[in-house]
Amino acid sequence: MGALIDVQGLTKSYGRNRGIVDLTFQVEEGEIFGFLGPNGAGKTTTIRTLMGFLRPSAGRATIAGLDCWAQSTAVKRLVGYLPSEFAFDPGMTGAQILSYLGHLRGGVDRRYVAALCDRLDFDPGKRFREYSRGNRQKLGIIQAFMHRPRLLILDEPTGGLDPLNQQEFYRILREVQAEGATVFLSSHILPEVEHTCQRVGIVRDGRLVEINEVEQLKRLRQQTVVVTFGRQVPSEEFASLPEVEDLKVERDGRELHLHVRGGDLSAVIRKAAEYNAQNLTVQEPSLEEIFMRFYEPEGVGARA
Ligand SMILES: Nc1ncnc2c1ncn2[C@@H]1O[C@H](COP(=O)(O)OP(=O)(O)OP(=O)(O)O)[C@@H](O)[C@H]1O
Repeated sequence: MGALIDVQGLTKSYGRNRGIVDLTFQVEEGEIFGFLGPNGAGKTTTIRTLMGFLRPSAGRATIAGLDCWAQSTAVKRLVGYLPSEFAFDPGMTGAQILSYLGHLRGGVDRRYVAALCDRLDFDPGKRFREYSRGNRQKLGIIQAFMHRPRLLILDEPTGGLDPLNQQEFYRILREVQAEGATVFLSSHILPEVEHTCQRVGIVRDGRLVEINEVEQLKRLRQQTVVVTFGRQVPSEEFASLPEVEDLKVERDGRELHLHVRGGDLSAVIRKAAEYNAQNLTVQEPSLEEIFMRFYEPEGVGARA
């Protein structure tokens, strides 16, 4: 299948402020593509340019061969869009909003809308002003999916959702993909894109620093592990495990702090059990921490 989204040299500056610089990438029809970057990296700017809300300063983006700026009305018809903050008339109920947007889209399958509300545990009977952030996010997701669009463009879709709703949302994503939809999803959470996407573009400081299969991103994985013991342990046995880096010994040898590369903790856990560890905590690094380690400042090339 060919590219559904084609972005060539796309640049958007806000006066002197950098927005995005010279982005080039394609999204294939039928894939779930992750767009990963920390806050301020340029994800929302890219998405708003794809949606035709912003005019590129240079370069161009097309969706299904349509220019995202010059033909934005036709582009919008193809897309289900979740903005970074979904807002609506505060006096309207969820049901009224969904019905209104459904009409604008030429009518939608009411049973599908009801099923989405049910699955995300969303009560459409309240007024928009009464909804919490999580419920506003659910409403935003439902209106993006309800007309079964060919392409979904979702700006940080899981923000504000609790873990159960997140899992249900991931299931819905996989279902629409199985039915042939394409998804462009922005996120600042590495495990989330690993879990949901086939390919990922990584954006930092407005530039694309890497675009790769999700499998290839495993090398970016690094967890911080702290293990405590009732007595001193031979730290060199942990340091010599192939996944372990940067081991530090604390509390007279009764506590070890170490980094584990590649996401497989099994060897460390086995070794910790051998010495009757009392406690083991695992911390996922933030995306900024990962980026500090793997990419040069300004994102020039990967150190791998
Ligand atoms: N309207 C604007 N005027 C001036 N600068 C802006 C504007 N919108 C965004 N920027 C700047 O463009 C850069 C990219 O912002 P953008 O919102 O696209 O990032 P993001 O990756 O979506 O971040 P977040 O996850 O925080 O939403 C930032 O440096 C931001 O300050």
